[in-house]
Amino acid sequence: TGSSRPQRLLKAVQRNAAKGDPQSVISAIDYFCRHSEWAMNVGDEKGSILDSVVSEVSPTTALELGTYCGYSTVRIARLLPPGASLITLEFNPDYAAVARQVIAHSGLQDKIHLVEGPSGDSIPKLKERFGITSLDFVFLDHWKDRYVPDTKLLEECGLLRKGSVLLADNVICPGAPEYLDYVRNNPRYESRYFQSHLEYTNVEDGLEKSVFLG
Ligand SMILES: O=C(NC/C=C/[C@H]1O[C@@H](n2cnc3c(NCCO)ncnc32)[C@H](O)[C@@H]1O)c1cc(-c2ccc(F)cc2)cc(O)c1O
Ligand SMILES: [Mg+2]
Repeated sequence: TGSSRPQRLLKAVQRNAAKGDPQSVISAIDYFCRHSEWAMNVGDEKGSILDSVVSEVSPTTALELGTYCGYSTVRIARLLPPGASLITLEFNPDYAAVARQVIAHSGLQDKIHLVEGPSGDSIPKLKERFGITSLDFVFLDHWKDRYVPDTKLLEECGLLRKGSVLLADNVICPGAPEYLDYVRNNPRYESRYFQSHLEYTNVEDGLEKSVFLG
């Protein structure tokens, strides 16, 4: 049988990006998605907003929900301060396998822990497994109907502290209405919407940044 889109995306990275150069991996994926096959990476326009929030937070410990091919994983990890790390959760083994190779090509593997399995199982184990007390930054980009339950789980597991920043992709397209309702009408969060466009298109989409107030 033929290759999958993630496998073709990986080939494009291996052909066109310089090994050990995260920016060239990002550019190779964006080029592939604009000129060959659209894929659900956060992309370059929303990616610039992601970059600015990560740079502002400068997290010691960051979490990503939904690795997919590792595009935003590389975007985040390339901006982490020395000694900081990114934990990324992915439950599809085929996507995880592609992501590991994309991450390896970028040279950022020492800053990234890719955990295979559903977030509902992995989140409760993060503290003991990685010796962390709390998360400074969380990027939500997995199934949109899981944003609320997983945010509640992060709270229940004591993984959020005063000032923890959540950044959610796709709050307009495909949309995460329950999540917007949850963070915007909850006194424990201070939320702000960053308007942008769906990756590689001119369809409206955006990111919601929510600071946990403790
Ligand atoms: O659907 C979108 N993203 C989903 C991401 C899923 C990835 O995350 C993984 N994943 C999912 N749930 C979990 C989980 N836990 C939950 C289950 O236990 N635990 C661990 N990993 C999980 C999947 O295996 C994938 O790797 C999307 C769509 C469009 C889109 C817009 C317009 C269109 F026309 C078409 C598409 C644009 C976007 O930017 C998008 O992010
Ligand atoms: Mg997305």
